[in-house]
Amino acid sequence: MASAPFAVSLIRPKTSVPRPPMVVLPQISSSLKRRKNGQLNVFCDYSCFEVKDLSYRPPGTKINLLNDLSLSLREKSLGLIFGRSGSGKTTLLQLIAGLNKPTSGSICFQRYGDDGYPNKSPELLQSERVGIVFQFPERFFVTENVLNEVTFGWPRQRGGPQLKEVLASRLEKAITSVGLAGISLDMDPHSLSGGYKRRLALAIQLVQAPDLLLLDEPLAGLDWKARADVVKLLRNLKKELTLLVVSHDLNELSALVDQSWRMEMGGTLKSEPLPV
Ligand SMILES: Nc1ncnc2c1ncn2[C@@H]1O[C@H](COP(=O)(O)OP(=O)(O)OP(=O)(O)O)[C@@H](O)[C@H]1O
Repeated sequence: MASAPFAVSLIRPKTSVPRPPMVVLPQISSSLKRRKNGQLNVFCDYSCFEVKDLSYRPPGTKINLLNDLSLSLREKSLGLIFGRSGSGKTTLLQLIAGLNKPTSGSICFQRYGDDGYPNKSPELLQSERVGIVFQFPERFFVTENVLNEVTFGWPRQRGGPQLKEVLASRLEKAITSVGLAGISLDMDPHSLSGGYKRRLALAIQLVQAPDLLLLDEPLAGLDWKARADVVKLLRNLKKELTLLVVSHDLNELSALVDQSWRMEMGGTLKSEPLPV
């Protein structure tokens, strides 16, 4: 048995008492408008993740790695940044994840009304709302079993039953959504196949319930089967959250991409269709 936090006993569903289906109310407001032919259309507010005029110069250096770049990505869509090695793609992801501070510019969520205009002040992005899966994430696994890896950093003693239930339900959802429900949580993460290691890396982030997930080269180093599995997984994740991906694997990801940008040497970004 894993030397695990409290959540382990809660993650299996209690099947004996049938529960009514949970109703999840969308965090959006909608309005009805009548078209000329008399049909009613539903228009909804929506939210975009936005980077505005962002520049970054590492402390103690004289050259900007990123220069005045901006992007806007609608919620529940997938944006892909491509470009030459060393152009600054990973640096940008690290800033968005809150691992470094931009020299200038802002990173926020902006809500828009059905007329396409902002209808609220932008909300600065809190790092708790962002997950990041680094390139070769399996190199950062630090514990001896899958359960501990996913719940690493969770409160071990404090927290009442309510918090425990929330965490347990997040754990179950994360494990299930990446297709790890069939494996033992006692397994050593390092013994998993390449594709399953990537699934675990995704689950580690999903368990924090982020709104935005950043992925740096999610297909790198995987065989064709694992790559296809990860692409399928990303397709499903896009239904639930916003994904910003940095990758050189443009062909395999192209079917999923809603928006793309080329990062130029010198750290500038321009909106551009994928060259595939
Ligand atoms: N703290 C720092 N100080 C100085 N230079 C840095 C610092 N961090 C990164 N760099 C440089 O910034 C450039 C951009 O690096 P980055 O890893 O963001 O590029 P990338 O586009 O992600 O490349 P790749 O596709 O190879 O992963 C590189 O030349 C890197 O050496």
